[in-house]
Amino acid sequence: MKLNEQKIGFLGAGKMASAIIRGLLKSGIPKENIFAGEKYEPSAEIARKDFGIFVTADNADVVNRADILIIAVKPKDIAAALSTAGSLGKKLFISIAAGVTTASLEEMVGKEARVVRVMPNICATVLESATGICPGKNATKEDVDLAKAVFSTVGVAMEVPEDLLDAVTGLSGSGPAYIFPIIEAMADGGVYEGLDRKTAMILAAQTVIGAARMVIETGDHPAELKDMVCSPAGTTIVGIQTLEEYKIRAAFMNAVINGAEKSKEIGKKK
Ligand SMILES: NC(=O)C1=CN([C@@H]2O[C@H](COP(=O)(O)OP(=O)(O)OC[C@H]3O[C@@H](n4cnc5c(N)ncnc54)[C@H](OP(=O)(O)O)[C@@H]3O)[C@@H](O)[C@H]2O)C=CC1
Ligand SMILES: O=C(O)[C@@H]1CCC=N1
Repeated sequence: MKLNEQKIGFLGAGKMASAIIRGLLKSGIPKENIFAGEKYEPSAEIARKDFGIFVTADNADVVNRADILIIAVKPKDIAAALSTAGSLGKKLFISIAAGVTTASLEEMVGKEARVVRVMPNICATVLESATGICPGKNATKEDVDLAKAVFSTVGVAMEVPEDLLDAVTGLSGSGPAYIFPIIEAMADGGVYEGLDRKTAMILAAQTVIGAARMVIETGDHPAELKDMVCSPAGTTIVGIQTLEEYKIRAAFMNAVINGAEKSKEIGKKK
């Protein structure tokens, strides 16, 4: 089944839905095949204006039209959104909600429902999401392929077992929020040393892009890449020593672990 033959509906047209809609449109999915249910009228109006798609406060209308329904409301709002969605029918349900398991989604949408749980990230906005995907018990290989096709329009998408989706959430789902303050703080250091803010910000952000691409494109271990930058008695090893003093590795590991634990906790709530 081809993605461009599917009618794709969104419940919620907030930050993540908008990012995914942008990716779908950029990849050539016709705007007539995409629509959204959004109860907050200012967000609905932005989506209409930005994407030229049909957006309504009537979730049942969206559900009626959709072959694929992407649940893009906050975890706490899913039950309420589905309760206004009318007859859910037989379609593929894709949820991007943090923590919410395929089993509890199946409880909400129907025991036989085809459900795929996905964890993208906000970098979908610039088509650079890192996305984890796992099928519910009734989802077919074709359903997983469709979900992969959707999320490949906004970055890299890979299948993981469901028991690791909380780990994906703590790592790449939340991860951009851990990197943004790093960019800001590095730029602050540059400003402290006399660079203007704009220049410092571009240098800091491009440094993060470049470092990430080195890891992906060389396939080298980050420790080896770090060693390439550290000249003996040079500037970098002094910076590394400073970071080690502040235990930044432990801080980042714990951020990911605590985010994953929170995702598990959300999953246990009914
Ligand atoms: N933000 C992120 O970086 C990521 C978020 N996620 C997941 O994506 C989902 C959406 O997050 P995000 O886009 O940030 O959230 P947003 O708040 O930006 O978007 C959700 C939108 O859904 C609307 N909404 C709430 N209830 C209903 C309803 N019953 N019917 C229709 N629309 C409704 C909200 O309106 P109102 O504001 O009025 O409630 C809001 O506009 C969450 O489940 C989150 O866990 C996953 C990965 C990354
Ligand atoms: O903070 C959250 O709950 C969501 C899920 C992953 C990123 N943002």
